[in-house]
Amino acid sequence: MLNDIKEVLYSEAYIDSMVKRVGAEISHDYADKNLLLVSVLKGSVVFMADLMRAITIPARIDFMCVSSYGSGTKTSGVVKIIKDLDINLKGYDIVIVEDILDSGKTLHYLVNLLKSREPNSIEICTLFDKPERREVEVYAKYKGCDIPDAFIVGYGLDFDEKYRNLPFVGVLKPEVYGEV
Ligand SMILES: O=P(O)(O)OC[C@H]1O[C@H](OP(=O)(O)OP(=O)(O)O)[C@H](O)[C@@H]1O
Ligand SMILES: Nc1nc2[nH]cnc2c(=O)[nH]1
Ligand SMILES: [Mg+2]
Repeated sequence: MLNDIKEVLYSEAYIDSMVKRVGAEISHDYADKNLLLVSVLKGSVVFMADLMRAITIPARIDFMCVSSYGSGTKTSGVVKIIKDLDINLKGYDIVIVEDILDSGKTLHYLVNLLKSREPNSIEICTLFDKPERREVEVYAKYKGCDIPDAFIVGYGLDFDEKYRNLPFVGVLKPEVYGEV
């Protein structure tokens, strides 16, 4: 697996510092609210696990599983719901937890869907953002960092369902992307 990595872009230590900062921001802003963290699987699994432990105020959690990339590096544009939430959103202040904001299609779709369920409020928290790639408008109030236009893997992010378990984030050698 490590042989497939061309370059490490974000180290474990750097990711940890971003997660702690974002966790502190959410803890500050939601101290007197009814926080529900909604993790968008599978990509956000690692970020969610770390972020929820960096949040120091009471928080509930729930999970959705959606997919639009399949096995490649291009969005299909169609967001498929694989597992919906279990919790009724009325009365909650939702923070959607995502690993990456790219074309924006996944979060645009999810924000509209969850808004229709009438929560108190809804905001987005994403670890990575590629603003240059945006196709539909999405606003993320909480963000780890902006990144250049490259297909990244690790820390939950996959290529063809692999590399999610890398503890850092990097880019693969071009010949690996070429295989699918
Ligand atoms: O802004 P977008 O262009 O919509 O891309 C972002 C989405 O793409 C990835 O999910 P993917 O569909 O690959 O599913 P996964 O989380 O299971 O990897 C990622 O986890 C985001 O949810
Ligand atoms: N693994 C991965 N999934 C994505 N989905 C949208 N953008 C990306 C990306 O850069 N990497
Ligand atoms: Mg994916």
